[in-house]
Amino acid sequence: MIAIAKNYQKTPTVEVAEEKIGPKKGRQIGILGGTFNPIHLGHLIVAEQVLTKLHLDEIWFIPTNIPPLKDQPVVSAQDRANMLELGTQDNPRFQVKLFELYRGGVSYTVDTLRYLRESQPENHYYLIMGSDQVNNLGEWKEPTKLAQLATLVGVQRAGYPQKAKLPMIWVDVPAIAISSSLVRQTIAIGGSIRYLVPDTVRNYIQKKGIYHE
Ligand SMILES: Nc1ncnc2c1ncn2[C@@H]1O[C@H](COP(=O)(O)OP(=O)(O)OP(=O)(O)O)[C@@H](O)[C@H]1O
Ligand SMILES: O=C(O)c1ccc[n+]([C@@H]2O[C@H](COP(=O)([O-])O)[C@@H](O)[C@H]2O)c1
Repeated sequence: MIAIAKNYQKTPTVEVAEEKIGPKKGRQIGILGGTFNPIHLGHLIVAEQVLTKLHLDEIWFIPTNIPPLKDQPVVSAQDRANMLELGTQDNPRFQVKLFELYRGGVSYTVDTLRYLRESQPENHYYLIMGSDQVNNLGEWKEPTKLAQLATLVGVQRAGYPQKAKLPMIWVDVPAIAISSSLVRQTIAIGGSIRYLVPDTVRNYIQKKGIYHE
């Protein structure tokens, strides 16, 4: 199981120089942040489609510690990280990164991007968001800064028509109306989550008895 160790270096206070996203040098890294409560097939389909259509090197799945605009999950960060690891482990281009869990506190994306730009400046970052998040960007911390630190990538999410106010790339992804809420609600009423989440994740949920009310 994945260990949540404290090897995170504190977010540097040095401001990353504002610059336009220039020639794409170095490794091309897609960032998919989320509460992943739990990871589901929608996340994996989005990640694979963006990886391949934008010719990226890797997708980094970054679970939030405290989500900025959602209630804190009842399930532990350790369980969410374990399920993320189990759900992504068969794809060598998918990596789970625990920066936000190590940092603690509220997981603002701009802080994570600043940290990545400072600690691994050789990479170019693509911040991936479903259209539900894109439409809500006005509520985020320093939304315009995000577009200076990364290329923003939107994917259509069923039920959320695109209303982007910042420059971004849109990647076509088959609309999959799976959400973590749907998975949790299905478990709570004793329904089947087979094919909504990877089998490894389904087995973990069953073994640990999580999400059952
Ligand atoms: N089915 C989906 N299609 C497209 N994007 C998705 C889908 N599910 C999640 N995402 C995107 O993945 C990111 C992380 O999502 P998150 O972990 O919050 O899952 P969620 O399914 O939205 O959770 P919840 O139902 O608990 O709100 C967000 O940018 C979200 O828009
Ligand atoms: O930085 C912000 O202000 C901010 C506000 C809302 C959401 N986010 C990020 O968006 C991602 C999805 O969030 P959530 O809460 O829908 O799981 C996750 O990485 C959050 O940290 C970030």
